[in-house]
Amino acid sequence: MIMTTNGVFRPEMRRVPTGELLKPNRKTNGVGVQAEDTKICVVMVGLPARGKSLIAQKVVRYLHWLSIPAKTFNVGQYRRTATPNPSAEFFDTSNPEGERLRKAAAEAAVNDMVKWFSEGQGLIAILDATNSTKSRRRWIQDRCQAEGIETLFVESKCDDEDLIMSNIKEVKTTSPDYVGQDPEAAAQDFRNRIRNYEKVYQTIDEDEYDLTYVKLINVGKRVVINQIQDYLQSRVVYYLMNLHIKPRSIWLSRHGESQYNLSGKIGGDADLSERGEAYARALPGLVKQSAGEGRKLTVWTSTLRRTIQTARFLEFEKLEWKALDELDSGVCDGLTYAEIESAYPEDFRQRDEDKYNYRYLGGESYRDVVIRLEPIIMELERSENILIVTHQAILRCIYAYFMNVEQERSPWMEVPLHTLIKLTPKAYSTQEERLKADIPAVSTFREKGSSAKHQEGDAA
Ligand SMILES: O=P(O)(O)OC[C@H]1O[C@@](CO)(OP(=O)(O)O)[C@@H](O)[C@@H]1O
Repeated sequence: MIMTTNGVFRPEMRRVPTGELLKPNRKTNGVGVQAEDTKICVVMVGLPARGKSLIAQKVVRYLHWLSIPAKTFNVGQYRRTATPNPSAEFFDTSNPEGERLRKAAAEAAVNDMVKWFSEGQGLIAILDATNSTKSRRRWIQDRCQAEGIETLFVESKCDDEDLIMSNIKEVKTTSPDYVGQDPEAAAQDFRNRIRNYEKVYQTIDEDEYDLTYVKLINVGKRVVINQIQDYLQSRVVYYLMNLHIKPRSIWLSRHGESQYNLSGKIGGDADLSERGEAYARALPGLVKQSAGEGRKLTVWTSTLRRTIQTARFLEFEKLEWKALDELDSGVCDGLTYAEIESAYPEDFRQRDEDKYNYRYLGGESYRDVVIRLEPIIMELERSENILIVTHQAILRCIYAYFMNVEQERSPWMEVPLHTLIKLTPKAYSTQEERLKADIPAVSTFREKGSSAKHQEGDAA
């Protein structure tokens, strides 16, 4: 099956009804995506400088965000431990000693991966290496099959010279193999290494029809999919189909201070306060300062009044998403934290104990929010410059995805009002800048373990 990434599976702009999320014990553990004994090895395939490590790292980050345990096994790291300073001949495929050492590194990585699975530590492993010959791929397939591990081969094929060159420059000259070396000499050495791999490289083709694979050609311009086996594999494939590497930024802002924020109430659909209104007026200027003159971007808001009012002076295309509405606090909607602590002391304590998993009576948990935000993340991956005006809990979850923040910490992150956050994805990390508007606002942040009853005054 051949698909282009255009127009395939547009995510729905609908919120998952709370009823569908409720479970009797009001706690969800794991996203329950697949039988627990599933083991998938995602096998990267491709010449050096085709973005394999970047793809691997993004897939792991995405899976972690969804609470799916995953880990990358990078064969290069095993090779570097055994051969820290490879000579120019090391990568010459006609050199049997180099070939033997490279195979030994692959074996060590696969052995560790098998051990990791057998200890029940994870669902998805990523084997990050060139795996550029049919015989190497067959060896991995047979080895995995013998261990009861499914394989999903992911080939990144790229003949766009500009993309390859920028990858060589940006990523590889910062590789541990080239620490302290002249960047020009390092790039030259790396190009020679690629030439050696090119001599033996075999793209995945029809005679490997029994393999489960996805071929990403020129970073998703064209995608070829073969023999996808199950739901989890198809989710990984769908994620891969949405990736692009065009330079772009994502801006995040909470709505301006609301009337509810002023009185310390949570949830609701209140209007902006006077200071919140001032932030809405200041936001176009802040965005111009951060994005530069004439940058085209799209604004996403929730369907709640406070985000729509905050975005209304921005002269960009706007889209309202139900999925960006604030975490549903159920029976606590419209109460202050102090009122919740008095009316539902046990719930208040439980939320502090495990804020990520705690589900409000008749409402949602942070874990529920992550599930309903998945289409947003997919759409963000497909898009270019986006400004999201949303809520405290939602912003924490989106931020956690880009910045790889672990679950225990993400619901406790401080995200102040009247602050514009700019995130710029780079090859191996996301760059962050914050711009604070000079407009005071209350703090809606409550520290773990602090009694809300003594905090009442702080909110106003
Ligand atoms: O998970 P916690 O830390 O309670 O933060 C979420 C809360 O933040 C608030 C403000 O306190 O969001 P919002 O930015 O939409 O006003 C509440 O409406 C919401 O329940």
